[in-house]
Amino acid sequence: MLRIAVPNKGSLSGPAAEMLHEAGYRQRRESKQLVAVDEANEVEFFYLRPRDIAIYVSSGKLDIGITGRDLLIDSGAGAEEILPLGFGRSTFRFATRPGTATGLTDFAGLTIATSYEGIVAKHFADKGVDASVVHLDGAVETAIELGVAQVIADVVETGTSLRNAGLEVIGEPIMQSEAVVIRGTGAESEDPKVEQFLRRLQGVLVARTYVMMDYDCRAEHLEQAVALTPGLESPTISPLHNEGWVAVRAMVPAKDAQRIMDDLYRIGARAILTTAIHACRL
Ligand SMILES: Nc1ncnc2c1ncn2[C@@H]1O[C@H](COP(=O)(O)OP(=O)(O)OP(=O)(O)O)[C@@H](O)[C@H]1O
Ligand SMILES: O=P(O)(O)OC[C@H]1O[C@H](OP(=O)(O)OP(=O)(O)O)[C@H](O)[C@@H]1O
Ligand SMILES: [Mg+2]
Repeated sequence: MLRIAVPNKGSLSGPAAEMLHEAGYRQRRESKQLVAVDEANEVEFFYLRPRDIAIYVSSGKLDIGITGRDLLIDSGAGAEEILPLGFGRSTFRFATRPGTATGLTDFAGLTIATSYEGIVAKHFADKGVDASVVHLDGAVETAIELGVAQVIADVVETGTSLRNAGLEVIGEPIMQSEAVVIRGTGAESEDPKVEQFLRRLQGVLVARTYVMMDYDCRAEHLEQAVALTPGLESPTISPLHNEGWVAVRAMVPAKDAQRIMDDLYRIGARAILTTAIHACRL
């Protein structure tokens, strides 16, 4: 059985379960359940705190896990990212009250509050900054108002929490994060069970980002049309009963579909259809 760690709570938990469900895996029935076995797919899911997942995976007791890139780096555990998953996106940034500091060079002698001490310590070591760090479990924005710190380093998604606390970001983002699949450093790189799991998740990612496009066009416009819809490898071209016409089928990025349909129409393509892709293996 493949043993996989999945976030049990927080921002990553819902989207991770949804992606696994879309990939055909049976998920837990209720949020208190800590282990779920999918016999048919020979996978055992362990629902763990996202912050702990890299530690379990690096120990080798679990084969792979889903966690945030920032949490993986913060843990300092011996695990590596093998597939980005496109959800749970955030940036990790410093913030202060306006006027406190304009960049890292002003941090000497200040205290920085964060729940991600590992990331901050590594960043300070890389940049040669000498400032003290205080660890807080959450709601770090309040640390400034209560005088525990003058600067915070935290996850920023929409920026609402910072605005509400009267804080502004300073300096460049320390990192960009998203949910990722991780495995232990030095784990066997071509485990067929892991490869199959990754192919399923990649299938979900493709199904989420591409649509299938079908249309008819005159043979003399085919080269122009194919330039607009090159597909992933190459489009399928079939003859039509009407002489001089062909049918074309290709995958296109969902975000570009409407523009491509306009462009195809302009060069004379007709009966242009897009359909959702439910699952795929590339
Ligand atoms: N708005 C957000 N707040 C916190 N983490 C977020 C947000 N958006 C994405 N993430 C990502 O989620 C992961 C943090 O998840 P975690 O469950 O530890 O904290 P959380 O979502 O704030 O939940 P809680 O505070 O209830 O423990 C990180 O990888 C982080 O980058
Ligand atoms: O940019 P935003 O969209 O506002 O999101 C970022 C905020 O969300 C998280 O806090 P959460 O609500 O999880 O509380 P916590 O700090 O106690 O973890 C995070 O720690 C930031 O405070
Ligand atoms: Mg939180």
